[in-house]
Amino acid sequence: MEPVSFQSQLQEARVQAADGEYRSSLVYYDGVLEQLSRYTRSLNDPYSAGKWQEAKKKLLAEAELVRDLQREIQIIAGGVSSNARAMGQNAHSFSDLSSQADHRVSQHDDGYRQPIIISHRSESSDPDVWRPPTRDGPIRIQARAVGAGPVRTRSSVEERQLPSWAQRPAPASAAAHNNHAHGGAARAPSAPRAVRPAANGAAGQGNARVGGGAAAGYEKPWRKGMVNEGQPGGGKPGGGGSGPGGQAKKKDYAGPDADLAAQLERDMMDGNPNIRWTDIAGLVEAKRVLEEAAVLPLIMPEYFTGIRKPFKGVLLYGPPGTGKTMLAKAVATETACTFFSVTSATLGSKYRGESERLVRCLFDLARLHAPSIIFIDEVDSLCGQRGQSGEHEASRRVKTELLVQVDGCHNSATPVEGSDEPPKRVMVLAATNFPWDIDEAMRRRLEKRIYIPLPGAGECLELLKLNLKTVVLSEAVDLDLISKQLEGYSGDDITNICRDAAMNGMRRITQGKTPAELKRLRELGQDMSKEPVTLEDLQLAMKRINPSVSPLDIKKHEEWRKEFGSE
Ligand SMILES: Nc1ncnc2c1ncn2[C@@H]1O[C@H](COP(=O)(O)OP(=O)(O)OP(=O)(O)O)[C@@H](O)[C@H]1O
Repeated sequence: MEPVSFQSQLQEARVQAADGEYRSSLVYYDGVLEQLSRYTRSLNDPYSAGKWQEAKKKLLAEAELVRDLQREIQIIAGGVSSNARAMGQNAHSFSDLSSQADHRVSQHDDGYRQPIIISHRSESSDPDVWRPPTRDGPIRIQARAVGAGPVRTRSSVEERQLPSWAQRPAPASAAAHNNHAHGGAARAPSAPRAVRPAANGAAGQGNARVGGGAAAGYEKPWRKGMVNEGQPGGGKPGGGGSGPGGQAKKKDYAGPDADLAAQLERDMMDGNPNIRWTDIAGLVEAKRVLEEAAVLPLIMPEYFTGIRKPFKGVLLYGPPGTGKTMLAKAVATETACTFFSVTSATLGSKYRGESERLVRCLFDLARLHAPSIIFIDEVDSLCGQRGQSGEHEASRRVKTELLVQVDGCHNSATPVEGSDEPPKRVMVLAATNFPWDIDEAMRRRLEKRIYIPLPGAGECLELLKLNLKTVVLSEAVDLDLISKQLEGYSGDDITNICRDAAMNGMRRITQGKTPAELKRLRELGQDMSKEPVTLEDLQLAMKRINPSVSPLDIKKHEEWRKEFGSE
């Protein structure tokens, strides 16, 4: 690795810091420092190594300065936020206060505006001074789409603390933006609290699944009453579903991108994915780890504080078709969370040119509908290795935004001291078939990394039973025997085999018949669905469908698991 390869990242870190984008800046600094450490370790010449160590120390100090500024802003924001809450009782209407409001607008270079209105009734209102929180001054912060107002410039205190390269007038209010865009505490809940159908167990289009089945046996006592039970008449949160009391309330997005948010709600949000643990065959160990890493922190948040703080993110990796998406959906169902599903395809094609803004809007929405799960499928294609030649500037920015948002939602999930407001729990679950392609910075944030392997013999049997539970099997079919011949097949392959075998009965009956003859058969009451699935049907399907995963692929996964797995 050449030192020049991280020079551009360092430059970006400094530019971001100079613009007041401290969080983004720190992501770059962390990346540079990690690369620098590796580079220094690879040097055999002690003189060169020493020189690079010196450079690293200087950079560490630089990054620490930025971190201090970020911390300071968080503290100020936390104080402002609790003041805002304290003032909730004497809530003044927007129009009452607007005459005394500072309109501070944060603006990204992509035009994403986040106006933050800070209203105060006493003291002078110098827009250039970042007001410290006061216990008694009525302060109200509300994220609303309003026109641009005076821009906040960096305070002299911040200015003095910056290194020389960063001392230049900052553009729009970066600090205020940071607190908005990255889930900072300064963002008082402006949207009305709505009844979440899912959280109240009333969402769903009716849970028509046949319960139990082969995969049953993973029911936890504490789960009862938590799960979306799929009562009819429900709907998606935000889509006007009804709660237990029959109330239909919609959560209002109050950010700057209402149209985008509405589109995202439509395309990516699922109030009730309606997949239960019992719908997933086997994967007992993965379910256990997920329960500990993702389900329990949402159920008993008070326990998961301090050293037991929940993981920033969870990665499910393994060969294709092994049930990673199903597991993510099951976590959302079991915890009654709103489920957001993102892939690089949705980001890349539908919203071309808007991806960075979309990521921000998505996380805002997830906080609005908290508790939520953001599922990033094919995370490798969104967060591939950075700094690779040919990497597009736009995708680099999306990656950085994702990293910033993952950090941000982890912070906003931590209860604010002295606050009685529940934290906005947003959990990031990601999945990939190519874990080795994931950018290091993202890998570090996906602290729990769970391997989802191909099914073993016992799991193949469960999958067969699960898939064939609605068809008639001929007496000669020995599923136990068949499951032993399914080594190397993925869960998806086995589902395909069962589907193919289940169609064979119909093929037998319809073979060689004209449409008129088939119509006649129907009129005579021939029910093809009663035609039993035979041993031959299953064997024929196995001959037709080959395993979709190569042994080489499995080997690569196992090697990566040894090096980076964390279960
Ligand atoms: N353990 C399982 N239990 C039940 N069905 C399974 C299981 N594993 C896979 N399947 C079947 O395979 C299909 C695909 O599963 P899923 O989409 O969760 O896999 P995936 O690992 O996310 O795949 P990809 O990596 O290709 O996105 C499911 O719809 C289901 O029919």
